[in-house]
Amino acid sequence: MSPLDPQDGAVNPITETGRLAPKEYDGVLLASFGGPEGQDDVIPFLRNVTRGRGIPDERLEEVSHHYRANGGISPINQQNRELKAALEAELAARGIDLPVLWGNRNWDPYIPQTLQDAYDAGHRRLLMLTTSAYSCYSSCRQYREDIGMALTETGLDGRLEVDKVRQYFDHPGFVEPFIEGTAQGVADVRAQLAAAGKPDAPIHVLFATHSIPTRDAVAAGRSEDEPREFAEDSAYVAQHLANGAEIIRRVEADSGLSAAWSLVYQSRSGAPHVPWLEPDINDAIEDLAKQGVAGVVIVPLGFVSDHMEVVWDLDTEALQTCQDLGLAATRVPTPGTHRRFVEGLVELICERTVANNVADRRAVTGLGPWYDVCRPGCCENFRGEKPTIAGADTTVGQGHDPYPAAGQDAK
Ligand SMILES: CC1=C(CCC(=O)O)c2cc3nc(cc4[nH]c(cc5[nH]c(cc1n2)c(C)c5CCC(=O)O)c(CCC(=O)O)c4C)C(CCC(=O)O)=C3C
Ligand SMILES: [Fe+2]
Repeated sequence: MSPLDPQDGAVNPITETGRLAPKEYDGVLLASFGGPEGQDDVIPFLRNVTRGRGIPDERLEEVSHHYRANGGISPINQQNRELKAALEAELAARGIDLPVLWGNRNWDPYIPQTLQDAYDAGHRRLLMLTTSAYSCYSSCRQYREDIGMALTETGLDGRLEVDKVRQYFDHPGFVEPFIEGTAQGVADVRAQLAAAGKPDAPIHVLFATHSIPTRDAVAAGRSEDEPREFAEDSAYVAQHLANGAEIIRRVEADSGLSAAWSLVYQSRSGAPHVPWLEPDINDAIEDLAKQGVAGVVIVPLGFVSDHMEVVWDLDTEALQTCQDLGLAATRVPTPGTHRRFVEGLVELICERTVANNVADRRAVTGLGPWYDVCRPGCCENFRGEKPTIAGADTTVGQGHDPYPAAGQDAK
């Protein structure tokens, strides 16, 4: 009996490969972070992001400067509208009849409203795709909680089923745009140095991602029932390191250009005594300059689109650090609506659907393909348990059955 046979409801459909049997969905939910769209939105948005932590508005005003400087507008919502349109076009081109609905954690359209509207329009089983590729609390479990809480709060638990696409950090659709961008970035920095009369000066590729508390880094992607060992004791770090190594390998193989590289972190927040992942990108750039590196290629490996964390923390701050130190530099694009990325997301949807099913779960690193269903303890929330979907420790949304029978009708 094949665990992938949708009729095979008697067998736990999760294999050792972490695959869940395909199901019939009636919509795709594009879930994202959300961002403000005007000066009046900034503080209400930041209150949403920091909800439950009692941070006074005066403190929120201090962290709002990058939004304020951009007219109170985050680029992320427009980027998600464009991604939604690109997904709809790619689904239509393949003859796949799945509408794409959009909901955010922190701004309108909010996830609970999107789920209520979906239910009212007749949807009963959605497949969620998030704008976060790696394993960590904010990119994995927090989305599972967003849905868990929304189903509870709307009373739709047991009436609307929502599953989640696997973390896709090492899907070729996510990685290939970075390979292309890194190759161009290396060539660009080499050209800048050649024009400055330093054609052979050393350059360095900095893969940048969001810093997170080290406690969250250790819990990221954890599997209590089948513990795995990861580089730096963290699936979050290991996933980025594996991608970085693969990107460099491909750039060298394709172009013959070679470069030293490292993984660095950005956008740290929170109390100074709490340890977060290091080094900060700006400290790393200073160290590289001291070591005689003449140019850096900044690759925003942790991010899906050129949102505020990219355009502010990298383009405004890190590129300024490079300029202050006299380093040649460039920042590589994020996948955004790159054709390969959009195709890859549709392929990830097709891994999970009966119609147009894709059996091959592609992954370019040895760490993946990641689990369709999070293992117990994955990306633990140290701030207190909340209802979740799409995990072996699921508490709502799938009839309280952690391993829903394949082909089961939730209607
Ligand atoms: C891992 C990760 C990603 C990448 C994965 C993913 O993409 O999901 C990410 C993305 C994003 N983070 C974003 C914005 C913010 N993140 C904050 C705060 C935090 N992020 C954290 C982690 C992450 N964050 C953490 C551990 C905190 C502190 C604790 C907390 O607050 O949970 C704060 C609060 C203020 C501050 O502390 O600076 C803001 C405003 C935006 C929107 C950008 C825009 O508007 O264009 C996006 C895409
Ligand atoms: Fe997780």
